[in-house]
Amino acid sequence: MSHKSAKDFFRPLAVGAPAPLREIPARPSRAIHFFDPSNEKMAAKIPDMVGTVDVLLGNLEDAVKADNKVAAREGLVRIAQATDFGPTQLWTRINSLDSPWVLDDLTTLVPAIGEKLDVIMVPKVQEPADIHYVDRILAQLEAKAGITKPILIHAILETARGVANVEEICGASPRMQGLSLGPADLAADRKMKTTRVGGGHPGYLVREDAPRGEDGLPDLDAKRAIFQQDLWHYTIAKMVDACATHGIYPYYGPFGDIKDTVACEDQFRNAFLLGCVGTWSLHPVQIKIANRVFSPSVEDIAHARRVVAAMGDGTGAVMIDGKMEDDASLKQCLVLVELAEKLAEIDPDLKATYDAIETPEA
Ligand SMILES: CC(C)(COP(=O)(O)OP(=O)(O)OC[C@H]1O[C@@H](n2cnc3c(N)ncnc32)[C@H](O)[C@@H]1OP(=O)(O)O)[C@@H](O)C(=O)NCCC(=O)NCCSC(=O)C[C@](C)(O)C(=O)O
Ligand SMILES: [Mg+2]
Repeated sequence: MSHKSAKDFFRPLAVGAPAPLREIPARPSRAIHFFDPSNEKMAAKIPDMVGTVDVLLGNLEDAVKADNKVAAREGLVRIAQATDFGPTQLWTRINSLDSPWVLDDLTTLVPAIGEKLDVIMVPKVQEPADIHYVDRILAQLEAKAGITKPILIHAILETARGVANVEEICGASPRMQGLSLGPADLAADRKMKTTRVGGGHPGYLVREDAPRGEDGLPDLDAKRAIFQQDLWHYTIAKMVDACATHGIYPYYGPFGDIKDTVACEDQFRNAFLLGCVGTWSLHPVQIKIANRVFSPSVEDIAHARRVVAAMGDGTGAVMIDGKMEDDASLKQCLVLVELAEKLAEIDPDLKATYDAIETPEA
């Protein structure tokens, strides 16, 4: 198998296309809010949502009826052309590469709104060749349309093969911005026996040991605690490692039980703690949850700043509240402090909250 040389990796794939980025900017993207541009009620709400959510995503793939595919594509063009997105990013999810719609999605969107589109989400990515295909065609379309900044690619992991190839997918192009989990298609492809869109399952659990009777046998009638487990832990952890290795960003994905805002928050927080930078919002109610969960808490920032102040040049070990802090815990604290600074730049309420935290002298 032949590979590109390192220097060729950052050359445009078409004459006249913008130069690929060497670093993927760490733009806040706590919630990627999905809307169906063919749904007039939903579409009408989008201009007013600018500034309330980090990413607005016009969805063209699943959840858009086959009869509405063209209307969704054209609706997205209209909304994008008519809206000033300010600090809010505009993304789209195109149809899958084996669908009859994807070519028209790309050849319509790039010339019409390519300058406004930050990221194109590609569903059902199986292998690096899928990314290479989109990479080349984007370069050709960008060159033809005179687009000045490269449109980035985000892959959804929603097949077993995609998960198996995750590292190669992340490294397939300098356009790769990140990955999201697609738990519904992934569950189907893996033949998991679930019927949900993300989240846990009451049957996937660990049960406390049974007390033993005098005969030494388990008491099966005893009440025992059960702990529901996270079906997505393995995949998220694998995504996080692949993304961190390649300098791109991992995201959770959809949580379909819209009314269960508590379980949604838990699932999002698990992903945040494991290293994800954001998640999807399918309904306006999920934006607030995502913004809260994917912004470091006041307690975390207060603690992190204390550690930064106590650690001086960043080496050695100190005790704070009975716990050892050293070079490595300092680095964790800096992850939180730097994230808070990035978010404060675009979120004035959050900036006020973080500014109000008393910070010890360095
Ligand atoms: C769940 C649904 C059907 C409930 O829709 P609803 O109308 O029943 O909800 P509602 O609570 O009655 O809505 C209240 C108001 O909010 C509006 N609204 C509602 N949602 C939105 C929205 N997203 N953006 C903007 N506005 C929205 C809605 O139009 C309504 O407006 P109104 O007050 O004027 O009547 C609806 O929210 C929806 O269609 N959301 C998007 C679903 C979607 O994009 N699914 C695809 C992503 S998940 C996926 O593909 C899987 C994956 C990764 O591929 C894999 O795991 O394999
Ligand atoms: Mg899917």
